[in-house]
This record gives sequence, C-alpha cells and structure tokens, in this order.
Amino acid sequence: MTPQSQSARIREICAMAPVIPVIVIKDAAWAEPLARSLVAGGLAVLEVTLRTPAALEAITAMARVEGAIVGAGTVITSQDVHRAQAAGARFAVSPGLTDTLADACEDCALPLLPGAATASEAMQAVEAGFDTLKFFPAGPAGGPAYLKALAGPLPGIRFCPTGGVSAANAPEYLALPNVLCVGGSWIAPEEMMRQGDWSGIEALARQAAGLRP
Ligand SMILES: O=C(O)C(=O)C[C@H](O)[C@H](O)COP(=O)(O)O
Repeated sequence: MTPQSQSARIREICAMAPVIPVIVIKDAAWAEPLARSLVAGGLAVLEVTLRTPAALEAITAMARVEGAIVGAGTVITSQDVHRAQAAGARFAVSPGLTDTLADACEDCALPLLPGAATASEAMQAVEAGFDTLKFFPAGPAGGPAYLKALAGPLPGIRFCPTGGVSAANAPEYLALPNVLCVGGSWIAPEEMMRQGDWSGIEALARQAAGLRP
C-alpha cells in the first residue's frame, strides 16, 4: 500500500466523524464497553494510544465491536507498526513522520496519519506521499489561526488537529477548509472509564459527533 493510497484511506477515515477520540486506556477490561458507548454516541473512528501496557489488548477487544474502526496512536517505531497491526489496528497515528515509519506502514499496508507541526514538516510529508496529516500539537503549535495560515500556501493538505483540542475550541478548527476532523482525549476521561460511566461517555461522544458546523 503506497503512501498515496494510505493517505486516501486516511482521508476517508477522517471524514467519517468530526472527532476521533484519543484513548489512553489503563485497563483492557474497559475497552469493549468504551468502544460500544463511543460508537453508540456516533463516533466510529477510535484511536488507542500505545502509551499504556493495556493498549494492544484494548485494540483487539475494541476492533471486535460492531461499527468501530480502531487505530493505534503514538506509533513511533516499526515495531509499534507491527504490534498495532497484529492487535487488529486498521490505521496508525503518529505525532511525526520518519522514513522508517513510512516504510514500515507501507510494508504492512497499514494506513498512516503522520504528524506535522510546521510548513516544512507538512511539505516533507507531501514529498513522502502523505497529504492527510495530524496537526500536532495543535494548541501549542499555534491553534486554528496557525492552521488557517497554512491553508493558503498548502491548499491540498487536510489536517486532523490534535493536542489541546476540546469541545469548546473544536468548532473553530472544524470550520477551517483544511480540517477534516479533530482528535482529542476529552471524550474518554480516565475517571469516567474507571467508574464505568459508559452512559456519560456516550453523552460526551454524542455531543462531539454533533460538533461539525
Ligand atoms: O499519543 C499520541 O500519539 C499523541 O500524539 C498525543 C495525543 O494526540 C494527545 O495527547 C491528545 O491530546 P489531548 O486531547 O490534548 O490530550
């Protein structure tokens, strides 16, 4: 799967819902009810960060939930790519992009949403065949005004801003012509998962799913 066809698939995935929940999961037992509540709330595309020991098992459990399209986040190395794919991830998200990462995803045919925070990083990603990027870290890098400025010289690129995005500022990003969706951890707070507040998470998902202007 070439970077171009990976990027085409990533565009489709990013267009499915206005928000991709960024999930940091500490207990794989939470995975199935979490995925069910997010899908029920209208968010089908889910990113599980490989930041916790439970992440791979959680990906496997969530991938079995009907309607869920589960990807792995915090994919940094080729080993991450292989582990994510073996666990059942259907796409990968990275805070950045390296040749090694691009090659590993191409070899595995795992669509990659690579990260970029500057015009040069975005241009390098385009040279490597990726035209759909994660804008990371969105808030600290400059927020909606920064991303709006990139749309002029780089009109073909579409972004998923992530990092410091909330229900309050998501509409500002989603109104930009170069934004397909946003990513954020606010839809799956650890405390709500710990308490098994699945209906509360479903309500957060429903609110997020209605954010597209
Ligand atoms: O883990 C990764 O791969 C990352 O790139 C970082 C996450 O996307 C952000 O941590 C989410 O940001 P918040 O919504 O502000 O919590």
